[in-house]
Amino acid sequence: MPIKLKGEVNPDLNNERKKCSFNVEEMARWYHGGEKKLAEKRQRETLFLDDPDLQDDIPTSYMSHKEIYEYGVGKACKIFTKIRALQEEGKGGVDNFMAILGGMLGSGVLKEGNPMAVHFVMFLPTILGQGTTEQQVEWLGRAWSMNILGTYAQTELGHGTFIRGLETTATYDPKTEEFILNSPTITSYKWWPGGLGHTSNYAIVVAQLYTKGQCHGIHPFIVQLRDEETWAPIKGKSVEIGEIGPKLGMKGVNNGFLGFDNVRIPRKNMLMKNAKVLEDGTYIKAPSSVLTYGTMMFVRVVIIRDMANYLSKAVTIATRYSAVRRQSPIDPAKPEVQVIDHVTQQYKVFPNIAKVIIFQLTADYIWNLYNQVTSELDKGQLERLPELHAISCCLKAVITQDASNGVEQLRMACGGHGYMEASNLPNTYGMVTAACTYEGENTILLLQTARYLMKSWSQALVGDALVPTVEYLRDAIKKRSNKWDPSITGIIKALQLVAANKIRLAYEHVENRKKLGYSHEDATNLSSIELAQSADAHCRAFLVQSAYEMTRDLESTVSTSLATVLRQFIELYAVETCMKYIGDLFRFSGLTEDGVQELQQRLEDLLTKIRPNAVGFVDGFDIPDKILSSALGAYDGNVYERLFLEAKKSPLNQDPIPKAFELHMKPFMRSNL
Ligand SMILES: CCCCCCCC/C=C\CCCCCCCCCCC/C=C/C(=O)SCCNC(=O)CCNC(=O)[C@H](O)C(C)(C)COP(=O)(O)OP(=O)(O)OC[C@H]1O[C@@H](n2cnc3c(N)ncnc32)[C@H](O)[C@@H]1OP(=O)(O)O
Ligand SMILES: Cc1cc2nc3c(=O)[nH]c(=O)nc-3n(C[C@H](O)[C@H](O)[C@H](O)COP(=O)(O)OP(=O)(O)OC[C@H]3O[C@@H](n4cnc5c(N)ncnc54)[C@H](O)[C@@H]3O)c2cc1C
Repeated sequence: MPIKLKGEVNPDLNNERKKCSFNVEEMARWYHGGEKKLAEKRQRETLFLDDPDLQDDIPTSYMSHKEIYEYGVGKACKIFTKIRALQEEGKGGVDNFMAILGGMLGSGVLKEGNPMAVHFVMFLPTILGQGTTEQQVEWLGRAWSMNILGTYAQTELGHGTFIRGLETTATYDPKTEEFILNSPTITSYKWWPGGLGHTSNYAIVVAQLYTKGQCHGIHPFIVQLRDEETWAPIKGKSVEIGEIGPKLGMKGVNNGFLGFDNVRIPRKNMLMKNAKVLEDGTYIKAPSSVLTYGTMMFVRVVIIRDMANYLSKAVTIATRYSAVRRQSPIDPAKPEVQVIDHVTQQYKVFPNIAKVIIFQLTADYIWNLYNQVTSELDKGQLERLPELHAISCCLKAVITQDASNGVEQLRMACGGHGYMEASNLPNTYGMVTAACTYEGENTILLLQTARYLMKSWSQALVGDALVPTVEYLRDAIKKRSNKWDPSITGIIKALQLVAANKIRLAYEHVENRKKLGYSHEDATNLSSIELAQSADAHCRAFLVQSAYEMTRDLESTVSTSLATVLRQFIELYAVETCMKYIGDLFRFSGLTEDGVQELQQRLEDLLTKIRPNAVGFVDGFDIPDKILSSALGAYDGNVYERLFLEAKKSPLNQDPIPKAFELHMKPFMRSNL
């Protein structure tokens, strides 16, 4: 019997949708920031997803490495042609770029990643954030129109985290008013930049600046890599360039390597908004050396929404599949149930739905804070930079880690079929787990936050004023333990108490070690497990608190039926966080065994309450099938038909007798007859 799509929605999914107690369209409006934004999102999606030129004729899974790249570049050019047209119509806002570059619309039209993404995510923002007005005039127009394509070349084969240890040099020659770029060792080769391999002809290169025989640390330079006409690497052998080879995911991103042999660039190519080199080689310091790190902060901030997007896709796939999949009766006398009725399945899936909401709210919070602080920086006010750095570092670390764990958990929640590329969960995992490493490896970022928390704790100890994100430390100094209060505000206080005590202990252990004669750095390294954990605890308390505060007036903005379900998810997030940190809550918050049993009961009650709304809720994320790209997660729930149709695409299925039979199996199988 030939397998065809039925054209009908799976009856189990139909029933789920009938059970939903709120209006899904209202949820979509709330989640996407209002009616106007939702309409724009849908128009944009139709424009890209219905374009015949942007359809996937062959699944990329069956393509070679080279084909994936060539196909990706072709698609990227088509995508940006459309973006250009939108801009010309005056419809080219930043939202278009956010959508097309990230894990929602972008991943729908280009699953293996976009080899031109770093051009927009880092090359352009670096020129904007670190170039002078003249440099912006010189570069931004051509870069914005994509007449040149750039990347961000910071990481080297030997150094990614410790960027003060980068080895690429840019030595100023006052005679010619040029910088000479060199890669003195194998470890100094740039390694990793997205699109560097074959897709960019310019790069922001981060290199150690030498002038008048002195090193002034790392600075950004615009360097041409390839001829604009021929695309040949410039000046024969002086630039060595290529791509680094296959990776776990992001297979189409064309990450590259790059080495310099006495490559000369004009003085004006050093980005000089902050630090400067004058014609005679005189170096003028930046108001703060960390301003060079600004692009990384920008990307850490935008990654948060990207993670919410990827997780929303994974959880939509797993929720719909869990409603369609029937396996094992609960009552042996009755038929097999939908797997979503097994409570352990609910526990795998629903907390991940909750995380999407929390991450989305956090993305709004951090984006607003980022914009406020950067507008202050433009006025020379640097006071709030450390707080933004501290909170964006831990949010990036915790949210990428949770999203990555979440996608993997959801893949497993789909059983064997989740392991198929046709589920789109393996590819999604490849994209998400990369974010745990890029833009600052997660442990390193937690330690950056911890560094700030140690300072904040010492300020709290002497009664100094504290910024809002660490204000809770003041109360914790006065009160080291609490009476357990199970309300949401009580949970927030308890999580803050856990964070404050972990910060206190880490601080005390660093100080004790110093008293034993260790240097500050050694004492910090010896205490670094506790330091990283204190940053994690701080972040988790922050996530619950900010979600609670950002939804304080929920009832006045949405219907009671929607507010009720949203509150259930926020409460589930808070309760699940408590269950994960139960040991810490016992240690520091006055939680008792009775309290734990109450939390367990509450968790189970919440799963039961959420159960009838789960499918409706993920429908409210409003993700088109073409973006989900999943046989398991399509809106109609025709899972088995889609899995079959995908399997039929395998090149091995195009011929009933494989070549390998004549070539290898037949001679082998008959050789011992
Ligand atoms: C016009 C354009 C419009 C287009 C619109 C585009 C919109 C696109 C939007 C969305 C798109 C969707 C999202 C897509 C996202 C996916 C894209 C994928 C691309 C990924 C590409 C990946 C790129 C990379 O990975 S680039 C390389 C990143 N590398 C790192 O992150 C390295 C990590 N290491 C470090 O950051 C540092 O070395 C360090 C911080 C760990 C240590 O530095 P060090 O100098 O040694 O510092 P330390 O001594 O510890 O501290 C010194 C003081 O500096 C403070 N500090 C450190 N960093 C910062 C900072 N960034 N900002 C502020 N302050 C900082 C630190 O706290 C210390 O302060 P203190 O007071 O002395 O304690
Ligand atoms: C998909 C992808 C895309 C990327 N794109 C770009 C790009 O466009 N441009 C670019 O410049 N770079 C890019 N990178 C590089 C990326 O930024 C680095 O890989 C990242 O910053 C981590 O650095 P590393 O690889 O040197 O890891 P390492 O620092 O070598 O980390 C290895 C281990 O050492 C630990 N470690 C290191 N230092 C410390 C410390 N001080 N304390 C405690 N533990 C420590 C880490 O926690 C980790 O466990 C990309 C990477 C990936 C995976």
